[in-house]
Amino acid sequence: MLGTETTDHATAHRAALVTEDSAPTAHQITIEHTFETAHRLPHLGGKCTSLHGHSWRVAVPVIAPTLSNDVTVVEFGALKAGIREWIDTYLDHGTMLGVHDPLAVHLYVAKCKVFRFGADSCQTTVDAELLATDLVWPTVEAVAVLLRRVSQAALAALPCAPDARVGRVFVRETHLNTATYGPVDAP
Ligand SMILES: Nc1nc2c(c(=O)[nH]1)N=C([C@H](O)[C@H](O)COP(=O)(O)OP(=O)(O)OP(=O)(O)O)CN2
Repeated sequence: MLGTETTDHATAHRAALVTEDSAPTAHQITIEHTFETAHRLPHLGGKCTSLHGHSWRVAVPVIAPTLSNDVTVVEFGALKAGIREWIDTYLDHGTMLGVHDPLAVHLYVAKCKVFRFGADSCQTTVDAELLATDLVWPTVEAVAVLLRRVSQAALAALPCAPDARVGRVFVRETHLNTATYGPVDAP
């Protein structure tokens, strides 16, 4: 009978919806933050040589195959607090420079906040800068790598779902220029 077939079809459809996919699945949550920071990239030449500022935006996804006992990947507020504190302390309303940029000394004298990329451990290096030792200039790509490291450290300090990891971190420098950095298998 037509009515019975329709009912059977609907039941099968509902069952398929609640059955686990055969493809691997995962949970993903994302937090975002913005910061106002200047940089310059003299090695690229042209207008990038001039000190200029951007309203940067970062999006940090965290992926986990299963949820924690409190049915979260990680608590949003705690994750945001950790990442925001680092960004607001070291980057917001500051300037990102390459370690050999002669501009740095003038900014220090003027009591400006400076974060140097490419700084290795020496007396003038602050611990936070060691996260960017291998990143010689503050390109958007380098900022994405740095902020993924910051996010990994923030996540590691929090209770979270088993095997939770930071996915591809997204950084926006301008409305037209963005970069992502993270595992190739992450969306
Ligand atoms: N791969 C990268 N290329 C460039 C970077 C970078 O970080 N990674 N950075 C710059 C400059 O910092 C600059 O701020 C952006 O340059 P550009 O897009 O050329 O300049 P505009 O925003 O003014 O672009 P319009 O589209 O003309 O408005 C350069 N390259």
